[in-house]
Amino acid sequence: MILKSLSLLNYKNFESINFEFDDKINCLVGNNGVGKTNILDAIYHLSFGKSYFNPITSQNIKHNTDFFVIDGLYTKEARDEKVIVSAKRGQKKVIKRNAKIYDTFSEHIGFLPLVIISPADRDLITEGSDTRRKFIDGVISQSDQSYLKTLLKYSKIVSQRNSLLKYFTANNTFDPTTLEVYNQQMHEYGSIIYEKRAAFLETFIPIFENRYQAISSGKESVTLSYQSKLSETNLLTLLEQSLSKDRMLQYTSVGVHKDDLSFEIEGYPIKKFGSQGQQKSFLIALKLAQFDFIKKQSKVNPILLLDDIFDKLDEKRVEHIIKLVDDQNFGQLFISDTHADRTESVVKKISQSYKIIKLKSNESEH
Ligand SMILES: Nc1ncnc2c1ncn2[C@@H]1O[C@H](COP(=O)(O)OP(=O)(O)OP(=O)(O)O)[C@@H](O)[C@H]1O
Repeated sequence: MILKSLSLLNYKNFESINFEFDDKINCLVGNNGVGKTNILDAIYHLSFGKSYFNPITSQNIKHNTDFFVIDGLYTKEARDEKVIVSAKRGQKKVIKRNAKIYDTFSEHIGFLPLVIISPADRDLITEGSDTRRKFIDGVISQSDQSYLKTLLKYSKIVSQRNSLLKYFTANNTFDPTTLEVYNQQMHEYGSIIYEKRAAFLETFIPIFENRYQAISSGKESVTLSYQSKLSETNLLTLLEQSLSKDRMLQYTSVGVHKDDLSFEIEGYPIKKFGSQGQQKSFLIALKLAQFDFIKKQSKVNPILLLDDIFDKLDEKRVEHIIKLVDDQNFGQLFISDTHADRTESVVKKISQSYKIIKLKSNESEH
């Protein structure tokens, strides 16, 4: 799958701009703030219907304008595919594929497989469990549409159950029958989500460990493991056990919306005990494993976006990653960097075609 061209209208700092891309490597170079990351984000938007960096749609529209349009032309399995994402202030975002509007975004997820490696990934280590759940859910969703639908149904039930708990307190009342209906539904969807996450991680963890060993030259051992209360007790029992706590808190304190991943190095949490370099390698391994997994499931080479990669890694490690394009392993690669020379010297070393796209600060106004 190849992104042939991209047009942006009023997307973040770009007023109107068009790009033609190389089938293999594209290097977006220019000074800080010229919009390199914004271009990667626009490509991300075409795959996921949302920004990787800023989930608030209106903030992705260029200041003082009313709408944005991201228009991408792909070839996938020898067919042209035109995907357009557009948003108008105050209106629902629209995703079109070959002029047909999607009824639900979830139908589109997974159609244009993509993996992004960005400095923002550090949130996976430093932030709360929701960041890690989003990561697992994102990877599974790219190859399993029913998973995303189950997840949406589950979240809806949890928020309805939370509203009910609040209602009980506000009205000094309690109705076990209605609560039981929600418990049953949470149990039904939650169990499916738990099983799918557990099955996914069973495949994913060895891929991740291999990737880490390759990046760090096998120096230390790292582990990734799934933390879920559902591994010991079923959700219905957990909900019953936590009833008085939930009534007091007025929200649902158990379920797959509390699952987490634990990241360890030599048996200790990487957040506290990993060096910066080890944390960076851990994140890269995680993303490359995501790449391997999606490729295996979808049978196409995902697009790989490397945002500000030199900020994350030394030149040797960047070379290690970029060389992977040579293995026929990778499809199309987009790299952003402030230094054209540094990027070119790395991509020159491999035998694939490449294009250097130089961005200037006034480019966005064209
Ligand atoms: N909604 C918006 N409207 C106008 N400009 C925006 C909007 N959102 C972001 N920007 C601008 O986009 C620019 C940042 O672009 P981007 O992050 O892509 O830069 P970059 O080239 O990747 O920079 P760096 O090398 O520092 O990472 C900033 O100048 C910011 O003000």
